[in-house]
Amino acid sequence: MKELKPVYFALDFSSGSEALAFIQSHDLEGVPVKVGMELFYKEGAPFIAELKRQNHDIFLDLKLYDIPETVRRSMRNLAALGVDIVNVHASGGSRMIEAARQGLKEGAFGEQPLLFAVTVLTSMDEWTVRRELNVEASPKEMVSHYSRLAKAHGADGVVCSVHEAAMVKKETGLFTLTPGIRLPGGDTHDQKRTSTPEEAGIQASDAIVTGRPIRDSSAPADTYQTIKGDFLYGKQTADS
Ligand SMILES: O=C(O)c1cc(=O)[nH]c(=O)n1[C@@H]1O[C@H](COP(=O)(O)O)[C@@H](O)[C@H]1O
Repeated sequence: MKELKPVYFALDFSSGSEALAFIQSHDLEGVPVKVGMELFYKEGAPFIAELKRQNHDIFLDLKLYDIPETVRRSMRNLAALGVDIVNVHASGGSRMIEAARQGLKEGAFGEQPLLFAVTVLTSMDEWTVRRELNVEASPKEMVSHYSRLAKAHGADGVVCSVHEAAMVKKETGLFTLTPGIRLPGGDTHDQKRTSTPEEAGIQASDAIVTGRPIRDSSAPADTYQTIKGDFLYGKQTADS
């Protein structure tokens, strides 16, 4: 099984050359990275190959959500890229999650990528869920429900906020990957269910994803190391 790394740096840049130049000029060579829709839609598979050549672990975050057959066939292609993690929206349902798993099996040359199910986006709060989406459950109840669904249908882990990570771990034992990470007092931007890296470690998060706090920092390498250090310290505190 592929291994999960503690911190994934979200490469939310407008081009591959900008992302690679940033990595090189800020001593971030080889750090685990997350490639999202913005970069993948522009640069595609060659950019993934270049990151692999530069020894980055890669979380390819395309959050698939479609009918099962389309997801199966798409996952077959993503698995062939040799990335380490891929994801789908848990709200696509049981057949879609199973189809994603099947596609990964069919497409992977060696080990399959880990399959994560996105539960409730960290940019959503209770108001968004209840009022805009007209869902009766709270975000926490939705995460609990989606995590059980993900577990029952073959996902390796879930993407959720730090606020739900300990619950998910207890209820399902799945890997938890938590975005919405901010250093104390940091700008939260469009994120709603945020947390510090230390709290993520304390709350049974297995890995964190962070982008703008590093990308927009005046000292990105130092910020990356601080976030990673705080996260690992939180984990240690929880274990002791
Ligand atoms: O799947 C994700 O990675 C994801 C899920 C989620 O619920 N919230 C979330 O922010 N993300 C991603 O995590 C990254 C967070 O970026 P920052 O808010 O800049 O740290 C972005 O690239 C998002 O696409």
